[in-house]
Amino acid sequence: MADVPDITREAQERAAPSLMESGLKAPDLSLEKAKRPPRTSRSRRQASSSSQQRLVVVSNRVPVPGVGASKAGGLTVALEGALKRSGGLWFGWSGETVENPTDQAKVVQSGNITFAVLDLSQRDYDEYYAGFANRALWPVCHYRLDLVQIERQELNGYFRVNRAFAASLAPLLRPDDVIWVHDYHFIPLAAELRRLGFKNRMGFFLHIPWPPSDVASALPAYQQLLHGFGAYDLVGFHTPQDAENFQRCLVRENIGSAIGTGEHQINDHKVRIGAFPVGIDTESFARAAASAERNALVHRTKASLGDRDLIIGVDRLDYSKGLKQRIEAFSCFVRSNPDFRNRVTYIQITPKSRSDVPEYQRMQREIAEQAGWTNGSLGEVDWTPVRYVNRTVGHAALAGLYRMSRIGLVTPLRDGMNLVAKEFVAAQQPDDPGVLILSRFAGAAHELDGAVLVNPYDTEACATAIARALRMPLEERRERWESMMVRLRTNTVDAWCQNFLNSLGDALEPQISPDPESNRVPNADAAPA
Ligand SMILES: O=P(O)(O)OC[C@H]1O[C@H](O[C@H]2O[C@H](CO)[C@@H](O)[C@H](O)[C@H]2O)[C@H](O)[C@@H](O)[C@@H]1O
Ligand SMILES: O=c1ccn([C@@H]2O[C@H](COP(=O)(O)OP(=O)(O)O)[C@@H](O)[C@H]2O)c(=O)[nH]1
Repeated sequence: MADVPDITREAQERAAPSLMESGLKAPDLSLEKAKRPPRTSRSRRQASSSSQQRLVVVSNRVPVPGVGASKAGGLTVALEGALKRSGGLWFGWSGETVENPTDQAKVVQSGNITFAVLDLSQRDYDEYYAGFANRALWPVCHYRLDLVQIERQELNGYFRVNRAFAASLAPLLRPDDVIWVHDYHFIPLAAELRRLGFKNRMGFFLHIPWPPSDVASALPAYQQLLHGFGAYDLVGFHTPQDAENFQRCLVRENIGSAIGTGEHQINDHKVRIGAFPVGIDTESFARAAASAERNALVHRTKASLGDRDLIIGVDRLDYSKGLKQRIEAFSCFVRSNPDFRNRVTYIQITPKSRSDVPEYQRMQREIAEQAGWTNGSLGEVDWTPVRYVNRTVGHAALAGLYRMSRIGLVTPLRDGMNLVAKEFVAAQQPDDPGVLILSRFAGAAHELDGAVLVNPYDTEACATAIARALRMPLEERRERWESMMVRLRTNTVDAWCQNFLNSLGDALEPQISPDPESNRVPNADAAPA
């Protein structure tokens, strides 16, 4: 990332249109303002300059245009969809590690979005991203206590990076900005901003599951993290089950108590908690799929299949995605349904992910071996049953590949939402749709009731589901597809964004005391170095 200017407030104001100027409905703060209690002198000072709200999105992964290869991942796909409409500031990690990172964000303007990103030092990357975020928070939230690594240094690094990101974001913020923080990398960010005196509305959305308290309490600094949520005005999850698990954790740890209509009192602050299932840009995905026959990769793939049916899986190479169990289920299906030998091909598109994390490295080897072994034992000279590919495929080609598939195989062991499931459905041909086989442990299963729901741990049941899907009559396929499309057309990515921001707008005036010293998260000083 060379030659990008540092941000100035003036440039930022010129560049980023406000929420109000955009087509996306902003939280109705004007109405709320009339009901609010009188402001303190400090908050009046902060809120004086602008009556327009700008959306500020914070996430670890930021798809800065023109920088590096695009990383596959649902968070950036969803947020790109959301921010495209409203415009605003998108702040986070540049994706780069450098020797001496500066604390001033580098800025890239693209259309109505201002991207402001920070590099990480190798140590920060190791401790905060590859360490605490992806070796403690990720496995715990995906119910994998067997994979949790607890290192005090990584925990410290996590809080240190959060504090540093808050300090770098501070000079970019305007008094009336609506700040929307995303995902497990940045749970303590609002507490750090409050400590610096910011009174803006702040919402948090968790893209991954939140487990029941017996599992969640395996997190190091568990109580400290729960207190950190108390600095937000709204905390959102993909499913009611995740939101409920979280509320129970608060109550069980005596950190938050329900005060009615989805609000909890955490410390001296009222926090709204709710479920906001993320959606996709359904119509544009369907359009892309309809015109994808012209795509060269789609064209070549179709030709290479001959008259075989296609089963498709698309996942980052992550242990949460259930790839080992899925290949095993496919293998079981072929063995128990010999009439389908050489009549079906399973393509598994699996970009590598988090390759610096040991659990991911191990899995890369294991899955590659398993795919090779399956082909060796099941395949024929003229038939490769599993095509296992570690490449990122762009959305245009993916849409076409989904559309030509008889089955979308989406069988994570645990997943916050899983956008691939939704994309597969949106891409289908209305008069001859394929079948979605979906894990009951994906957030998407709460919405997509027309899928064939499976328990991904049950190999034989998954194999039976594959055979059933391949034999499913057209009428049943259509019925299932139509019921899912109704949902996908209503709950789009725009609707998700709007619902969250409206709810954040409705949340009560932040109850944080004007004295930053008294906004401390209990024990917050214990962790950061
Ligand atoms: O940024 P990475 O470490 O490369 O990982 C990619 C993203 O993975 C996770 O995505 C989640 O968000 C999706 C959209 O809400 C959801 O459908 C999926 O179930 C989640 O796993 C992670 O939460 C993101 O922060 C990462 O960027
Ligand atoms: O080769 C690939 C693999 C995945 N994706 C996209 O990455 C996202 C994955 O999101 P999902 O919610 O399914 O899972 P996550 O990776 O975020 O856990 C989806 O939009 C996929 O279309 C992609 O564009 N190319």
